[in-house]
Amino acid sequence: MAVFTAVTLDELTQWMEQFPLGQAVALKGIASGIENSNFFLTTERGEYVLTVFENLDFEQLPFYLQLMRHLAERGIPVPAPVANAQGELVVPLRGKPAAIVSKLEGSSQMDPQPVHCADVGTMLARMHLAAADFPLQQPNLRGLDWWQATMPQVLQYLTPDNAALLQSEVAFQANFAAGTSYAKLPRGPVHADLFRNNVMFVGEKLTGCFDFYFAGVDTWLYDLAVTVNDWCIDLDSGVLDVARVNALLAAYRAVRPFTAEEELAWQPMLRAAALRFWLSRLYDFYAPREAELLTPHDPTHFERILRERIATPAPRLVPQE
Ligand SMILES: Nc1ncnc2c1ncn2[C@@H]1O[C@H](COP(=O)(O)OP(=O)(O)OP(=O)(O)O)[C@@H](O)[C@H]1O
Ligand SMILES: N[C@@H](CCO)C(=O)O
Repeated sequence: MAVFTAVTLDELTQWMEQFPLGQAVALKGIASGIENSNFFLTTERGEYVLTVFENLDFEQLPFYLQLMRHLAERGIPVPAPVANAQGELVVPLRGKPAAIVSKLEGSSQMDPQPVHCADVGTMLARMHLAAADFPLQQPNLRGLDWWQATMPQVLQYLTPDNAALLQSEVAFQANFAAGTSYAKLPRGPVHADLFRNNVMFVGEKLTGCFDFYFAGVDTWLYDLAVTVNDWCIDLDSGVLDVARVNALLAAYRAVRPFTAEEELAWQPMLRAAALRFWLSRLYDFYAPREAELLTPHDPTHFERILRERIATPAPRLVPQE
């Protein structure tokens, strides 16, 4: 996990008075997640999640929380942020920004089948369309600029072979992103971290997705590639499972058909999505922050996925007639 900031129920008593949620009656640190301190918060009104943001500042947070509110208002199943008496969604707690959101029902489906992947594809496409008129702007802060700035900080820890892979892939992606068809890819606010552990199911029914704290404006195709690289793979090898890929893509394109440029960009985009998480995991692994409990994610998982996406063509976005 990570509870980087310890918060007690006593401390919350006064703080909670600004929210229309009654008294806090229970608080439990959540032992998963690597970015923020999360707590299940029970109040007289119901079940919520309290998040204390460790790495994000007050300037970035309105984008995430307003986006969640925007999506929730349009029927996308995401946690609804709770405003305080002043209408603020982000409020300081222990000197750090904090927010309360509604708790989703269900649990993560860590062994997804095509039926789950189809639900994820439908939700992702609906989310892209629903976010298209979201008025706030923030780039994907884990995009190409971040890759280029972060790579030099981890190269020294890598084997020569991996250092060469990282350098050549960042160069490949810079070239891809500079191309004319890339510029034509549809874009908008995207989740950018829609992994298995960020979606809830009750049985086969998807009940919602959360963790919007890497959201930003990027191509819709990038978001899809991030999602496929987690939901549709064999976790040991990183190899794509064709039945799950096809289920997710068919459900997505039934809501939002793909453009010709997206079809061409699919293979390089799967590599971009693998690179993003290889690099962030390398960074978290070699430059960890202090935490009461912290389990860094394994970087080699995404190194394998990147090598696999370079070596093996993925199923096409739209099957050939
Ligand atoms: N709105 C919610 N409803 C129900 N459970 C939630 C909600 N938000 C968070 N959780 C629970 O808290 C855990 C950690 O949340 P989250 O993934 O947002 O943390 P994080 O630190 O940003 O993690 P990471 O970025 O590593 O995925 C989740 O795995 C989930 O169990
Ligand atoms: N989903 C990310 C963690 C940050 O949310 C990973 O698996 O590396």
